[in-house]
Amino acid sequence: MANKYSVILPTYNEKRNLPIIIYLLAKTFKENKLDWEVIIVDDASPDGTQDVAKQLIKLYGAEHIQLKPRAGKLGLGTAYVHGLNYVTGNFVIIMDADFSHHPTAIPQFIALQKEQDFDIVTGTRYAGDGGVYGWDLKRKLVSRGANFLASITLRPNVSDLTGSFRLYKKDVLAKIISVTKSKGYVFQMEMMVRARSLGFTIGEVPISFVDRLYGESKLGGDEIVGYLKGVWNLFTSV
Ligand SMILES: Nc1nc2c(ncn2[C@@H]2O[C@H](COP(=O)(O)OP(=O)(O)O[C@H]3O[C@H](CO)[C@@H](O)[C@H](O)[C@@H]3O)[C@@H](O)[C@H]2O)c(=O)[nH]1
Ligand SMILES: [Mg+2]
Repeated sequence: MANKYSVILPTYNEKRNLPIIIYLLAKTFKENKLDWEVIIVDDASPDGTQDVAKQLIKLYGAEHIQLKPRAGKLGLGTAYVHGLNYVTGNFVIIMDADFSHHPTAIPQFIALQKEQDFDIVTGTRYAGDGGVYGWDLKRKLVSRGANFLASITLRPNVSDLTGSFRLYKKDVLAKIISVTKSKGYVFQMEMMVRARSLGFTIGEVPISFVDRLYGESKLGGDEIVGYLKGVWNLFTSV
Protein backbone atom coordinates (compact mmCIF):
# COMPACT_ATOMS: atom_id res chain seq x y z
CA MET A 1 0.00 0.00 0.00
CA ALA A 2 1.26 3.47 -0.85
CA ASN A 3 1.77 5.81 2.08
CA LYS A 4 -0.76 8.49 2.86
CA TYR A 5 -0.04 11.39 5.20
CA SER A 6 -2.87 12.85 7.28
CA VAL A 7 -2.29 16.19 8.99
CA ILE A 8 -4.35 16.87 12.11
CA LEU A 9 -4.59 20.65 12.37
CA PRO A 10 -6.21 22.01 15.54
CA THR A 11 -7.48 25.56 15.17
CA TYR A 12 -8.85 28.19 17.48
CA ASN A 13 -9.25 31.65 15.94
CA GLU A 14 -6.92 30.99 13.01
CA LYS A 15 -8.98 32.62 10.26
CA ARG A 16 -6.02 34.58 8.93
CA ASN A 17 -3.48 31.76 9.14
CA LEU A 18 -5.55 28.88 7.80
CA PRO A 19 -5.57 29.68 4.04
CA ILE A 20 -1.80 30.16 3.94
CA ILE A 21 -0.92 27.08 5.98
CA ILE A 22 -3.21 24.94 3.81
CA TYR A 23 -1.68 26.42 0.67
CA LEU A 24 1.83 25.61 1.90
CA LEU A 25 0.85 22.09 2.97
CA ALA A 26 -0.76 21.36 -0.40
CA LYS A 27 2.31 22.71 -2.18
CA THR A 28 4.72 20.65 -0.08
CA PHE A 29 2.80 17.42 -0.57
CA LYS A 30 2.35 17.98 -4.31
CA GLU A 31 6.00 18.85 -4.88
CA ASN A 32 7.04 15.70 -3.08
CA LYS A 33 4.42 13.56 -4.85
CA LEU A 34 2.82 12.41 -1.61
CA ASP A 35 -0.75 11.38 -0.95
CA TRP A 36 -2.23 13.70 1.69
CA GLU A 37 -5.19 15.08 3.60
CA VAL A 38 -5.69 17.69 6.31
CA ILE A 39 -8.20 17.26 9.12
CA ILE A 40 -9.08 20.64 10.62
CA VAL A 41 -10.33 20.34 14.19
CA ASP A 42 -11.88 23.68 15.01
CA ASP A 43 -13.35 24.36 18.43
CA ALA A 44 -16.17 26.74 17.51
CA SER A 45 -13.79 29.65 16.91
CA PRO A 46 -15.72 32.91 17.18
CA ASP A 47 -13.63 34.54 14.41
CA GLY A 48 -15.19 32.50 11.59
CA THR A 49 -12.34 30.01 11.07
CA GLN A 50 -14.90 27.40 10.01
CA ASP A 51 -16.25 29.55 7.17
CA VAL A 52 -12.72 29.83 5.86
CA ALA A 53 -12.28 26.06 6.20
CA LYS A 54 -15.42 25.46 4.15
CA GLN A 55 -14.08 27.68 1.37
CA LEU A 56 -10.85 25.72 1.41
CA ILE A 57 -12.75 22.44 1.05
CA LYS A 58 -14.33 23.84 -2.12
CA LEU A 59 -10.94 24.92 -3.40
CA TYR A 60 -8.87 21.80 -2.65
CA GLY A 61 -11.61 19.14 -2.60
CA ALA A 62 -13.13 17.07 0.18
CA GLU A 63 -10.63 14.29 -0.51
CA HIS A 64 -7.87 16.63 0.72
CA ILE A 65 -9.53 18.78 3.39
CA GLN A 66 -11.90 17.63 6.11
CA LEU A 67 -13.48 19.93 8.69
CA LYS A 68 -14.31 18.14 11.94
CA PRO A 69 -15.49 20.83 14.34
CA ARG A 70 -16.37 20.58 18.01
CA ALA A 71 -18.96 22.52 19.97
CA GLY A 72 -16.57 24.51 22.17
CA LYS A 73 -12.94 25.07 23.18
CA LEU A 74 -12.14 21.66 24.59
CA GLY A 75 -8.34 21.78 24.57
CA LEU A 76 -5.44 20.77 22.37
CA GLY A 77 -4.98 17.18 23.56
CA THR A 78 -8.55 16.12 22.96
CA ALA A 79 -8.50 17.90 19.57
CA TYR A 80 -5.90 15.36 18.37
CA VAL A 81 -7.96 12.48 19.75
CA HIS A 82 -10.99 13.80 17.89
CA GLY A 83 -9.08 14.31 14.64
CA LEU A 84 -7.59 10.82 14.74
CA ASN A 85 -11.08 9.33 14.37
CA TYR A 86 -11.25 10.66 10.81
CA VAL A 87 -7.73 9.87 9.61
CA THR A 88 -7.59 7.78 6.43
CA GLY A 89 -3.79 7.75 6.02
CA ASN A 90 -1.26 5.34 7.55
CA PHE A 91 0.86 8.24 8.83
CA VAL A 92 -0.30 11.20 10.92
CA ILE A 93 1.37 14.60 11.20
CA ILE A 94 0.41 16.86 14.07
CA MET A 95 1.25 20.55 13.83
CA ASP A 96 0.10 24.06 14.72
CA ALA A 97 -1.83 26.22 12.25
CA ASP A 98 0.05 29.48 12.95
CA PHE A 99 3.33 28.83 10.99
CA SER A 100 5.32 28.15 14.13
CA HIS A 101 5.61 24.74 12.49
CA HIS A 102 6.63 25.21 8.90
CA PRO A 103 5.46 22.68 6.30
CA THR A 104 8.89 22.65 4.64
CA ALA A 105 10.16 20.46 7.51
CA ILE A 106 7.67 17.70 6.64
CA PRO A 107 9.75 16.09 3.85
CA GLN A 108 12.66 15.89 6.32
CA PHE A 109 10.46 14.14 8.89
CA ILE A 110 9.32 11.68 6.23
CA ALA A 111 12.84 10.99 4.99
CA LEU A 112 14.12 10.28 8.51
CA GLN A 113 11.12 8.08 9.27
CA LYS A 114 11.84 5.98 6.17
CA GLU A 115 15.57 5.76 6.82
CA GLN A 116 15.21 3.88 10.12
CA ASP A 117 11.54 2.94 10.07
CA PHE A 118 10.93 5.15 13.13
CA ASP A 119 7.55 4.87 14.86
CA ILE A 120 7.65 8.60 15.60
CA VAL A 121 9.69 11.53 14.29
CA THR A 122 9.55 14.65 16.42
CA GLY A 123 10.65 18.15 15.58
CA THR A 124 13.06 19.53 18.16
CA ARG A 125 13.84 23.13 19.07
CA TYR A 126 16.44 22.02 21.58
CA ALA A 127 18.98 20.00 19.59
CA GLY A 128 21.20 20.53 16.54
CA ASP A 129 20.41 23.77 14.76
CA GLY A 130 16.85 23.89 16.10
CA GLY A 131 15.70 27.06 17.85
CA VAL A 132 12.94 29.40 18.97
CA TYR A 133 12.41 32.87 17.51
CA GLY A 134 10.13 35.67 18.67
CA TRP A 135 9.40 34.57 22.22
CA ASP A 136 10.02 36.83 25.21
CA LEU A 137 12.25 35.71 28.05
CA LYS A 138 9.35 34.55 30.19
CA ARG A 139 7.94 32.24 27.53
CA LYS A 140 11.43 30.88 26.79
CA LEU A 141 11.95 30.11 30.46
CA VAL A 142 8.56 28.41 30.74
CA SER A 143 9.35 26.18 27.77
CA ARG A 144 12.91 25.37 28.87
CA GLY A 145 11.76 24.82 32.44
CA ALA A 146 8.96 22.50 31.35
CA ASN A 147 11.38 20.43 29.27
CA PHE A 148 14.04 20.35 31.95
CA LEU A 149 11.64 19.30 34.69
CA ALA A 150 10.11 16.47 32.68
CA SER A 151 13.42 15.26 31.30
CA ILE A 152 15.13 14.93 34.67
CA THR A 153 12.17 13.37 36.46
CA LEU A 154 10.80 11.13 33.70
CA ARG A 155 13.91 10.53 31.53
CA PRO A 156 12.22 9.92 28.20
CA ASN A 157 15.41 10.84 26.33
CA VAL A 158 13.71 13.20 23.87
CA SER A 159 15.21 16.70 23.53
CA ASP A 160 11.91 18.55 22.94
CA LEU A 161 9.06 17.12 24.98
CA THR A 162 6.59 19.96 24.78
CA GLY A 163 6.69 20.64 21.05
CA SER A 164 3.88 19.21 18.97
CA PHE A 165 5.30 19.08 15.44
CA ARG A 166 5.52 15.33 14.96
CA LEU A 167 5.01 12.48 12.52
CA TYR A 168 3.53 9.22 13.80
CA LYS A 169 2.67 5.85 12.35
CA LYS A 170 -1.10 5.92 12.66
CA ASP A 171 -1.38 2.72 14.73
CA VAL A 172 1.36 3.96 17.05
CA LEU A 173 -0.44 7.25 17.62
CA ALA A 174 -3.71 5.44 18.31
CA LYS A 175 -1.96 3.21 20.86
CA ILE A 176 -0.26 6.12 22.64
CA ILE A 177 -3.42 8.20 22.70
CA SER A 178 -5.36 5.32 24.23
CA VAL A 179 -3.11 5.41 27.30
CA THR A 180 -2.57 9.19 27.54
CA LYS A 181 -4.65 10.96 30.16
CA SER A 182 -3.85 14.69 29.79
CA LYS A 183 -6.18 17.07 28.00
CA GLY A 184 -4.31 20.37 27.47
CA TYR A 185 -0.80 21.34 26.32
CA VAL A 186 0.78 18.80 28.69
CA PHE A 187 -0.49 16.13 26.29
CA GLN A 188 2.63 16.46 24.07
CA MET A 189 4.95 15.63 26.92
CA GLU A 190 2.88 12.76 28.25
CA MET A 191 2.74 11.25 24.75
CA MET A 192 6.55 11.07 24.53
CA VAL A 193 6.83 9.52 27.99
CA ARG A 194 4.16 6.93 27.12
CA ALA A 195 5.79 6.23 23.74
CA ARG A 196 9.09 5.43 25.44
CA SER A 197 7.51 3.19 28.03
CA LEU A 198 5.71 1.30 25.25
CA GLY A 199 9.06 0.81 23.50
CA PHE A 200 8.39 2.88 20.38
CA THR A 201 11.33 4.37 18.47
CA ILE A 202 11.63 8.16 18.18
CA GLY A 203 13.74 10.11 15.67
CA GLU A 204 14.43 13.85 15.92
CA VAL A 205 14.65 16.61 13.31
CA PRO A 206 15.85 20.08 14.41
CA ILE A 207 13.27 22.76 13.62
CA SER A 208 13.04 26.54 13.91
CA PHE A 209 9.95 27.53 15.85
CA VAL A 210 8.91 31.04 14.91
CA ASP A 211 6.27 32.72 17.05
CA ARG A 212 2.98 33.48 15.37
CA LEU A 213 2.44 36.65 13.31
CA TYR A 214 -1.37 36.79 13.58
CA GLY A 215 -3.39 36.25 16.73
CA GLU A 216 -2.44 35.18 20.20
CA SER A 217 -1.06 32.11 21.92
CA LYS A 218 -3.61 30.16 23.91
CA LEU A 219 -1.04 29.12 26.53
CA GLY A 220 -2.17 30.54 29.88
CA GLY A 221 -1.45 30.05 33.56
CA ASP A 222 -3.93 27.19 33.86
CA GLU A 223 -2.00 25.27 31.18
CA ILE A 224 1.19 25.70 33.22
CA VAL A 225 -0.49 24.38 36.36
CA GLY A 226 -1.90 21.51 34.28
CA TYR A 227 1.61 20.73 33.05
CA LEU A 228 3.07 20.58 36.55
CA LYS A 229 0.27 18.26 37.64
CA GLY A 230 0.91 16.09 34.58
CA VAL A 231 4.62 15.72 35.37
CA TRP A 232 3.76 14.82 38.94
CA ASN A 233 1.14 12.25 37.92
CA LEU A 234 3.54 10.57 35.51
CA PHE A 235 6.36 10.66 38.03
CA THR A 236 4.26 8.84 40.59
CA SER A 237 2.69 6.35 38.16
CA VAL A 238 5.08 5.34 35.35
N1 LIG B 1 -9.15 22.95 18.35
C1 LIG B 1 -8.39 23.61 19.24
N2 LIG B 1 -7.22 24.15 18.83
C2 LIG B 1 -6.47 24.82 19.73
C3 LIG B 1 -6.83 24.96 21.08
N3 LIG B 1 -5.85 25.67 21.73
C4 LIG B 1 -4.93 25.95 20.79
N4 LIG B 1 -5.29 25.47 19.58
C5 LIG B 1 -4.55 25.50 18.30
O1 LIG B 1 -3.35 24.79 18.54
C6 LIG B 1 -2.24 25.38 17.88
C7 LIG B 1 -1.20 25.85 18.92
O2 LIG B 1 -1.77 26.86 19.74
P1 LIG B 1 -0.98 28.21 20.12
O3 LIG B 1 -1.86 28.97 21.00
O4 LIG B 1 -0.41 28.85 18.91
O5 LIG B 1 0.19 27.56 20.96
P2 LIG B 1 1.61 28.13 21.30
O6 LIG B 1 1.50 28.97 22.51
O7 LIG B 1 2.26 28.69 20.11
O8 LIG B 1 2.25 26.76 21.75
C8 LIG B 1 3.06 25.97 20.94
O9 LIG B 1 4.12 25.65 21.76
C9 LIG B 1 3.77 24.84 22.88
C10 LIG B 1 4.93 24.69 23.75
O10 LIG B 1 6.08 24.37 23.05
C11 LIG B 1 3.26 23.51 22.38
O11 LIG B 1 2.92 22.67 23.47
C12 LIG B 1 2.05 23.75 21.56
O12 LIG B 1 1.58 22.52 20.99
C13 LIG B 1 2.37 24.70 20.46
O13 LIG B 1 3.25 24.03 19.53
C14 LIG B 1 -2.82 26.52 17.05
O14 LIG B 1 -3.07 26.04 15.76
C15 LIG B 1 -4.12 26.86 17.81
O15 LIG B 1 -5.09 27.46 16.97
C16 LIG B 1 -8.07 24.37 21.50
O16 LIG B 1 -8.49 24.42 22.65
N5 LIG B 1 -8.78 23.71 20.54
MG1 LIG C 1 1.55 29.24 18.36
